[in-house]
Amino acid sequence: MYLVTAAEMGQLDRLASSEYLVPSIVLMENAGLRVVESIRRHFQDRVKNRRVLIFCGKGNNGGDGLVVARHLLNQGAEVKVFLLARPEDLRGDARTNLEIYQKMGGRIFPLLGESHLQRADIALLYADLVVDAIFGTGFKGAAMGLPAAVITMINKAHRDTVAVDLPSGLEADTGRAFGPCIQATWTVTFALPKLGLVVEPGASYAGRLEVADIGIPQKLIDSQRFNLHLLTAAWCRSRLPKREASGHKGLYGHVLAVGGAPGLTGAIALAATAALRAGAGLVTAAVPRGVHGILAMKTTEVMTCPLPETPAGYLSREALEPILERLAACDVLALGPGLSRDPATVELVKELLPRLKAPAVVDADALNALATDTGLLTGNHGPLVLTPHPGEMARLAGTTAARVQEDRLEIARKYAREWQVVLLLKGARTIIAWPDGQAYINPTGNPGMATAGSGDVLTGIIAGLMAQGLEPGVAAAVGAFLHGAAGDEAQARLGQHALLAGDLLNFLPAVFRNLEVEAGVTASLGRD
Ligand SMILES: NC(=O)C1=CN([C@@H]2O[C@H](COP(=O)(O)OP(=O)(O)OC[C@H]3O[C@@H](n4cnc5c(N)ncnc54)[C@H](O)[C@@H]3O)[C@@H](O)[C@H]2O)[C@H](O)CC1
Ligand SMILES: [K+]
Repeated sequence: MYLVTAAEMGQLDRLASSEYLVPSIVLMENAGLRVVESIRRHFQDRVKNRRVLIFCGKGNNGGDGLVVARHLLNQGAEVKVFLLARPEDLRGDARTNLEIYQKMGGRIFPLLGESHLQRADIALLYADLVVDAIFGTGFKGAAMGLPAAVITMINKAHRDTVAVDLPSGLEADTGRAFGPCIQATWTVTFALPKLGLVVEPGASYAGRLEVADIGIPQKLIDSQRFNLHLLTAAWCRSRLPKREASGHKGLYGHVLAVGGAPGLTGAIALAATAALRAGAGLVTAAVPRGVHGILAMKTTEVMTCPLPETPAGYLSREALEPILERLAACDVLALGPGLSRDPATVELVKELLPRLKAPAVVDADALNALATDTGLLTGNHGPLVLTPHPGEMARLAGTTAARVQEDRLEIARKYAREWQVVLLLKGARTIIAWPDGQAYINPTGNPGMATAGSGDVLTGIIAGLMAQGLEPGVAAAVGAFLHGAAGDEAQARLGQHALLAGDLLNFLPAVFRNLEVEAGVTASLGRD
C-alpha cells in the first residue's frame, strides 16, 4: 500500500479534477460519506439521537466535517458543529457544504475566542462522539492559540473521537506534533495513508487507522509511481517462498551464520535457529573454537563449525579463509550476532566484506566494525542487508542516535542509496530502504520486543528467507513484518514485560500460518 506526503495527496486531488474530471466537491462528499459510514459501524448502525460534536476548521478538512454533519443530521443524530472560523472565512467546497448544512437547519456554534470555549466544554460532557475536522493535510508546524486550546480541551474530555483524514495538530509528512494534537480513537484517512499516520508518534495519535476510498481513479494513483510503501500482510504473503511438495532441504538454501564470542553464544544460537524457523533448509553456525562446544550443546537442528580464535577466544583474522571456504558451499551469510568488538575480530570483518560474493545480512558488532571504515561500503561489495538499530546507524553515519531518530526515513534512504545496500533501520515502525529508492515501513511489532536477542532473531529470519531465494530487499521487508508479527502474537499471550527473544521463535510458525490463511494485520486497512 502506497504511503504519501501531503503534497503528493494534494497533487492527486488536483489531477483527479483536472485530468479525470472528478469535481473536488465529489471527492469531499465521498470523504464525508466514508466517515459517516465508519461512524455508523462504530455505533452498530444506531445513529439516531446520538450526540455528535463536529469541530470544523476553515479549510477543506472542515469541509469534510460539514459533509459529515449534514448526513448525520439527516440520519437523526443530534449534531452540533463548532466552527473555528467565521462563516465568511470559508471558501469553495467547504463554504458550499456549510451553506447546505445551514439551509437544512443545522446548528453552527462559533468557536473563535476564549468566551466560546466553555459552551464547547459543556457540550463535550454529554457527547457520544467527537469528530475532529479542524486540520488535515494542510496543517504545518504547531497548533497554537485557540486551536491549541480546543485540541487540549477535546483530549481532556476523553470522549470517543474520530479524526478526519489526520488527527489535528499532526504533521502529515513526519508524524510529529510540535504542539497539542488530537488523541483519536480512530482515524479515517482518504485515498492513501499519509506517512505521518504510520510512524511514531503519529501512529499513536491516529489510533486505529482506516483508509477510505473516495473515488480517486486507481489508474491515476498507479501513474504517480510513489516509492514509499506501508508493508501489508497481503504484500508479504504474495512474496513468501513457496514450498514444493517434492521439496528437500537442499532446495531451501543453506545459511552460514558467523558470530559468537566468550559469553556471547546466545545471539548466534538465536540467529541460526531463526533462519531455520524462517524455512532455510540448512544452517551452519561458525563460532570461535573455544565456544563451539557450548553452541553445539545449545542447538540441535543447527550444524556448528569451530573457527580460529585469538588467545582471548574471539574470532581472529585466521578465520578469514575457513569462512570463505564454508561460504562457497552456502547461499547466504549472516554476520554479526554475538561477534564482539575485539580488535582482531574488527580486522577480520573489514577483510571479509570486500571478498563476499554471496548475499549477506550484516548486523550488530559487524556493523560496528564497518563503522570504523565505511569506505568498505562505498566500494564494490556483494548484495548486503544492513540491519542497524539507531545507535549502530549513528556510528555508521557519524552522527547521533537522536539525529537518526529525527529523520529516520531520509537517513535510511540516503545511506541505502549511497552504499547501494538494503538498509533496515530498526525501531518503532522499522524502515526498509532499498538501493533503488523504494522504501517500506513495517507496521507490526511492539515495545515488548526491545529485549536482548530480538535483533538476532530478525537477522536469522532475513537470512533464512534469502536462502530460499528472496531478493535481499524483499527478504528484509518480509522478515521485518514476520518478526514484528511474531512479537505481536507473543505480546498477545505473554504481555510485553515478560517477552523474550526466544518467544519470537516459538510464535513464528503461527505467524506463517496466519499469513497464509488470512489478510492478517492489514485487514482493516482495506485494499493492499
Ligand atoms: N484527496 C483528498 O485527500 C481529499 C482531501 N480533502 C480534505 O482536504 C484536507 C486538506 O484541506 P486544506 O484546506 O488543504 O487544509 P486543511 O483543511 O488541513 O486546513 C488547514 C488550514 O489551517 C491552516 N493552518 C495550517 N497550519 C496551521 C497551524 N499550525 N495553525 C493554525 N492554522 C493552520 C491552513 O492555512 C489551512 O487553511 C484534507 O486533509 C482532507 O480532509 C478533501 O476534502 C477531499 C479530498
Ligand atoms: K482532522
